[in-house]
Amino acid sequence: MSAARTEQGLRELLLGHIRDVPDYPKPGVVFKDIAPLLADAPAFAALTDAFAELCEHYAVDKVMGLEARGFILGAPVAVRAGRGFVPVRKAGKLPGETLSQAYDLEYGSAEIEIQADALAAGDRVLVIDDVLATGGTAEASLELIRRAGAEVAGVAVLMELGFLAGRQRLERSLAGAPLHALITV
Ligand SMILES: O=P(O)(O)OC[C@H]1O[C@H](OP(=O)(O)OP(=O)(O)O)[C@H](O)[C@@H]1O
Ligand SMILES: Nc1ncnc2[nH]cnc12
Repeated sequence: MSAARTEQGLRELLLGHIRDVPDYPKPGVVFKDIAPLLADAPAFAALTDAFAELCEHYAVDKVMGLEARGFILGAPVAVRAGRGFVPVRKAGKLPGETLSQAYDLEYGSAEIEIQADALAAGDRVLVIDDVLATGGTAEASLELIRRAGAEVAGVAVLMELGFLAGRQRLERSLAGAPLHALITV
């Protein structure tokens, strides 16, 4: 993080640009909408910089973004950090041989995939997403990294929904790798 911005200052900047949308996409879910943050250049740049610093700190080879919001955040981080980007897509969207993993969501279930040759053996991979909720998506992505013969460098999310206990769910799959959340609610 740049010396000019404290961790608390960064948190406040980011939190001030995330909107709560009650009962979306299902009754009872409070959706964390990052659109205002994406539309604000200083806030988006501060987020990108904070994640890019993690790439240096953890000697990351590849940035992995989880469809769809993880693409929006992960791709500029990869460019900023000078690393390659690997998209994790919902099933059925990637050509060629793929590795697939099914998982449960806060509001449904899904299956994600990477291309079988997306990662080289030993690549250190940082997973980036907007929200960690139940941890199902992140857990499935860690499984894909290991099945591809690569290493988990860590998981970085903008916002962790602490009450859904994703961190606890991920503990075993992280196997000591860090989980960074810029904001926890
Ligand atoms: O921790 P979990 O319970 O797995 O939930 C977190 C995931 O849910 C959301 O994605 P979603 O599948 O809604 O897709 P989207 O980004 O395409 O809207 C979010 O962007 C994370 O990827
Ligand atoms: N409450 C929520 N807001 C935004 N994205 C989510 N992904 C899973 N739960 C979510």
